[in-house]
Amino acid sequence: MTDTPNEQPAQHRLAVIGAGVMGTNITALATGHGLDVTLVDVDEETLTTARRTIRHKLGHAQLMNALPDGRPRGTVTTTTRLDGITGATTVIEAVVEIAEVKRKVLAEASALTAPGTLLISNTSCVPVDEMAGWVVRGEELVGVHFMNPSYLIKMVEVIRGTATADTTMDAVGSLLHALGREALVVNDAPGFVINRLLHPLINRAALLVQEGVATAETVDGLLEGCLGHTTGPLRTADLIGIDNLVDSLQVLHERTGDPECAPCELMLQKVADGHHGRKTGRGFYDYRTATKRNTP
Ligand SMILES: NC(=O)c1ccc[n+]([C@@H]2O[C@H](COP(=O)([O-])OP(=O)(O)OC[C@H]3O[C@@H](n4cnc5c(N)ncnc54)[C@H](O)[C@@H]3O)[C@@H](O)[C@H]2O)c1
Repeated sequence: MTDTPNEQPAQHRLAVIGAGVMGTNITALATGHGLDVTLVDVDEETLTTARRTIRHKLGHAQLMNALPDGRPRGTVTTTTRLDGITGATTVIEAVVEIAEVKRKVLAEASALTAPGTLLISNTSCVPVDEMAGWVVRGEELVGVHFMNPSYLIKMVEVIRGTATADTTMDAVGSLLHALGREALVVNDAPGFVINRLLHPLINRAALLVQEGVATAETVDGLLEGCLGHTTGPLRTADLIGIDNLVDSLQVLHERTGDPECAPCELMLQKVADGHHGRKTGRGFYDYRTATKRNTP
């Protein structure tokens, strides 16, 4: 992967598919760095909420001094039509972590875009080689695991598939440079590095709560106080979204057979109850009465 130091943001036009937790994070990061973004979702109401969320995240990024000085912000265009992506130089897929949904979206997105369009998946766990079989040009596909919040965490995990071309690695390097991100590149595997480690940890932390060994506060307090974890695994789960975690664990479990990746009953119950974490106001913690303190 090579950097292009004098890269101008205007050279990149982004399309982001999926306007949930990560679509809004990535859009805030990109527009905050001067890139224009077309944001696509199947649901108009989600897009209305997303526009508000992106403004809020940009305000938070500004407050945290996480945006480049003096660079005009990019624009955000929202649409429910997937063909809104056609003018983009890079398409970032950030839809739900369900392989069948990703398969359809990636196949359609790759058919709609011209050769030379960088195709990125922000998947948590689906192997890049598996996704390469779904698209028209597997050599232009790469995994970029943006962290949450994307505008605060500089490091990203880049996943190079077997088919990913050198030119694709150069293009993703140029984009990440324009976004002010740093990257570490890993080889392909289910969950890559971060989520092969993090997701079973969160699952095990939830299991300890399920078994009554400790409360969520105590588990997080021990991981923070003794091991230097910044937020604790269960606050992290609430930030990620427990629904997304359960889907991601299932993807991992199906592809690795690792019993540590089978989502525990407590996580499944929280999803069934609609307690998905911060995005629904309740998960392992209750955010409904502490909106300000718990933002973003
Ligand atoms: N949440 C995190 O902290 C986090 C971090 C890194 C990576 N990821 C990954 O990023 C991706 C998105 O996760 P998320 O947490 O934003 O999920 P989310 O559930 O918050 O949002 C997903 C969005 O995709 C939309 N969507 C579903 N089908 C669609 C389609 N066919 N076309 C367009 N939009 C569609 C949904 O309406 C929803 O708005 C997943 O692959 C996830 O594993 C999540």
